[in-house]
Amino acid sequence: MSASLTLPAPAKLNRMLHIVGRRDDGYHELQTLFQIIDLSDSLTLTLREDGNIHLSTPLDGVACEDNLIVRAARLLQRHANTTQGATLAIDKRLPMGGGLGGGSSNAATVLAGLNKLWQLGLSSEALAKLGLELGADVPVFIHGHSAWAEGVGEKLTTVTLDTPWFVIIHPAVSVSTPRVFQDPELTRDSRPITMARALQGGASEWRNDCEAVVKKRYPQVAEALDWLARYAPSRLTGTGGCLFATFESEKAARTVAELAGQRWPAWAARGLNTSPLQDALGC
Ligand SMILES: C[C@](O)(CO)[C@H](O)COP(=O)(O)OP(=O)(O)OC[C@H]1O[C@@H](n2ccc(N)nc2=O)[C@H](O)[C@@H]1O
Ligand SMILES: Nc1ncnc2c1ncn2[C@@H]1O[C@H](COP(=O)(O)OP(=O)(O)OP(=O)(O)O)[C@@H](O)[C@H]1O
Repeated sequence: MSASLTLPAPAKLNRMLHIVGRRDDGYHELQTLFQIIDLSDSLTLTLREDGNIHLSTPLDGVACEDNLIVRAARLLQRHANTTQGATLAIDKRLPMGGGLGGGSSNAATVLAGLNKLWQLGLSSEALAKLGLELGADVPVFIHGHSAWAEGVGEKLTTVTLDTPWFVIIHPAVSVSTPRVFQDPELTRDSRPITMARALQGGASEWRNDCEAVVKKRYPQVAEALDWLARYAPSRLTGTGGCLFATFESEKAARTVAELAGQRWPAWAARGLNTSPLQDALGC
């Protein structure tokens, strides 16, 4: 076993997202189609014998103890009751708080990577359950495949989706996930549908129930969405503020990403069905 692992932590898109209810604890019941894309942070995990968890690349605006990378490592260390430690380093490329799930993905990569480095032998189910304590999107990144999700996003069924090219824009505004979910104008009563129905309907029928409220509260998101929708069908991912448009060809996506890049941070990325994390871990 090598004493160091370098692993990707990819982003996700919510190809559709319906809010079908609200639980007693305030969390919302969702129905969503998750797709992982080939846009990733990169994490390097190095074994330490002294038991310390050390983040060598702090993120601007996030205290180390709050960083999901450190929290995931400590949670696993406690859960497995191990005396092994790790030095953690991240090359951060995904925008934070944009609905691309970067923080949850970082946590999932740390859980899966340290499970291997520390030779703990925990199952994916155990890691996903542990990860859910850190964020609603951690389980799908552990699962590592396109998925239909229910509950708060943790009840996952593997699906195979089309793998188009996307243009992703991050409007220059930070959208607060709790604020969106607390908004009095958010609709929470979409009729539950079956997975088969969601898949049959296809992209032309998909929508994100957070989009209307986010557009209203964050005019910068509305402006970027109107701009992007001139080129291709476009939607909000998660609670935003990132937006994505769907293209059949890489060339068209790269052309629009370059144009968008003159106004906002923007990327062209391909939809995947298997996570590069699973490929890297060889499972
Ligand atoms: C909306 C999604 O982006 C869909 O992928 C995610 O479910 C959000 O996941 P996340 O950012 O990891 O969210 P968390 O850190 O778990 O929750 C942030 C806050 O959002 C609200 N929240 C989140 C998820 C959910 N299903 N219902 C909620 O009401 C809760 O107030 C929670 O305190
Ligand atoms: N390693 C991390 N990477 C990104 N954000 C982190 C990290 N650790 C803590 N955070 C905090 O978590 C917040 C949400 O981060 P994240 O990038 O997961 O949001 P998101 O893309 O909106 O995710 P979601 O789609 O799950 O709502 C950030 O604003 C930041 O303060």
